[in-house]
Amino acid sequence: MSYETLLTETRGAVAIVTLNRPKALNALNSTVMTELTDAFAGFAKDDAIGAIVLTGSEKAFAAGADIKEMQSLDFVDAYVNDFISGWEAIASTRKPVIAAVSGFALGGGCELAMMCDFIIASETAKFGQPEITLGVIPGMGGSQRLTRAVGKAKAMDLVLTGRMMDAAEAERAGLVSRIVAPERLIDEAVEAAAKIASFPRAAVLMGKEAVARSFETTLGEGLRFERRLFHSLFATADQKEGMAAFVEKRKPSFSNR
Ligand SMILES: CC(C)(O)CC(=O)SCCNC(=O)CCNC(=O)[C@H](O)C(C)(C)COP(=O)(O)OP(=O)(O)OC[C@H]1O[C@@H](n2cnc3c(N)ncnc32)[C@H](O)[C@@H]1OP(=O)(O)O
Repeated sequence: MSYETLLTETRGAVAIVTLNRPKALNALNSTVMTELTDAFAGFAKDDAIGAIVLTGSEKAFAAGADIKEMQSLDFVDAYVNDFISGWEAIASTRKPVIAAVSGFALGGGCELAMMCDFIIASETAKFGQPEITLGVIPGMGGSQRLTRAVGKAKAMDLVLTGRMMDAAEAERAGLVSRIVAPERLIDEAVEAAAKIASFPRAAVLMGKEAVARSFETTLGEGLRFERRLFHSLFATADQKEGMAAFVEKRKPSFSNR
């Protein structure tokens, strides 16, 4: 499949999706949204794919929603058409998605990275929610996901001042899972994705679903949800194989059943 604003490739069981609007620092317009959700839907359906890496360029993961596209929007159009709500499809992807972030991840770019399951950042990454400088606030989840990731104090700081934080600050704050040298970024993300894809598919999806649920429910409900998913995995052939392989001191051979 070929796209105007994306490049896609596969490496074994890993799909790599690269935002590709270099002249606009990968600003997220409606074409990017349509193409990205389409690409993700395709990889979600593809049994050969176990995990997805989403990345941008060395200079920018994405510098936010396309300001030139948004500039003339009025309230009625934004509200009636539920402007930018379509991006939530990315957050609903059931297969694991790793954001590999280099350079700017601002506004919608930071929000898109936070829709992924975790973020691997290059040393050059810069995160921020500068919407306030444009007279608006985050609209793709920044006020909610950023706050859950880094806590109220830093989220307020970033959303209200519009300042950027570098990769080291983002890692200290818990937004980023690891930092790597720029030239290692894609390989590191693909290696992590390949490892995830090598594990039993049902357990991987349930692990993702269980962690994601912790953001939406009470501790009690979350613990019960986790336990039920855990119980259900004892109905899988891969649980039998994984535990037998451990006891027999050999490598497991998973069948995704
Ligand atoms: C989703 C919501 C609801 O949360 C809202 C948003 O996301 S609002 C957007 C938030 N993002 C920003 O405010 C960042 C805007 N960009 C910048 O501040 C700067 O471009 C920069 C600091 C990221 C990089 O600066 P610099 O290296 O000096 O490059 P520029 O010359 O500024 O940019 C190059 C080129 O890209 C265009 N560009 C950059 N960002 C956007 C954007 N968000 N939308 C549209 N176009 C963007 C910029 O206009 C330049 O293109 P030309 O004008 O030269 O054609």
